[in-house]
Amino acid sequence: MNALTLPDVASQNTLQALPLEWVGMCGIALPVVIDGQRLSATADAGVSLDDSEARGIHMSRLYLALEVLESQELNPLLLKKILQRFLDSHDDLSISAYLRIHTHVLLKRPALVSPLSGWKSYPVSIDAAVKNGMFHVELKTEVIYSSTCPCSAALARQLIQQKFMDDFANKSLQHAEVLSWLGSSRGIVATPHSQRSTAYLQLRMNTELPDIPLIPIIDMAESALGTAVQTAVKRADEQAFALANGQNLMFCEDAARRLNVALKASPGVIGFDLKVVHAESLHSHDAVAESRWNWESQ
Ligand SMILES: Nc1nc2c(ncn2[C@@H]2O[C@H](COP(=O)(O)OP(=O)(O)OP(=O)(O)O)[C@@H](O)[C@H]2O)c(=O)[nH]1
Repeated sequence: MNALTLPDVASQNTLQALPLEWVGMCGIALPVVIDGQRLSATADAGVSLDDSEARGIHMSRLYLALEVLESQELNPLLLKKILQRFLDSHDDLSISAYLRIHTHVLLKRPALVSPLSGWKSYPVSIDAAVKNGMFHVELKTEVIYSSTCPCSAALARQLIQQKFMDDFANKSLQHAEVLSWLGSSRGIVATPHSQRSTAYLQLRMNTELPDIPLIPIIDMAESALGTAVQTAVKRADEQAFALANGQNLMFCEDAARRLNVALKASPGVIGFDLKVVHAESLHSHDAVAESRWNWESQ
């Protein structure tokens, strides 16, 4: 049998000499390890094709460089090593390298009062690049919370005051009667509207950190908002949640400002672009606010 050499089209010259900004593969299925958990993920791996004459890059070399992700904790050093391997294996072709990893982290969350707990899933993307000789790592995640409109709350309180004036006009106040009135929908005639809301966080991370502090950042964002959505709830938990909402009345601007202050104080965060979306129940459109710090698009 003749031993044939396999044709290698990628190593040929192209007919249209032109460099390309990004060439690679999107949606590669693989496991990654974050905070000790092995998670199902997809990766987008690419390099720039700076040699304008070269027909193509070597996809398999990028693919194989991802193998370490299945056994080693995903941290800035590991990402840097993988990107360096992308570049080393495309020595004569590429000067920039890119790796995006998309996954979901599951965190067990306790109820506010009862001993119950349940799981919450947070979408996470980690975006690493070597561009112009600089190494960057960005973290994207989303936090879902409840926001009760402060204006609606004030308007509802005014209606309750008005009802109180009407019901108790020219009457001496009896403790038991007022208590019963306060506990009835006859007295508390109005309630404010609230909405399920989402904070989209895009953070530039310090690349010298030993780990990406994903869970501390999610915890910090939820604590700054004060009304993260719950998992398993009994009535006692729901009552505590009603109190948390009442104590954390929020326009979208308030939520964006709270997150801005908290993220600036978060170790490892060196810049961010955040957006909060309040899916209004007053309207069929959303209320949205954005805030940035040390941010310019790469
Ligand atoms: N560059 C490129 N390769 C593609 C594309 N679609 C599929 N491939 C295939 O990806 C496979 C892997 O390419 P290489 O990494 O260059 O494979 P190889 O030449 O066997 O590996 P090396 O010896 O390391 O270069 C080849 O069979 C390509 O045909 C594409 O759009 N662009």
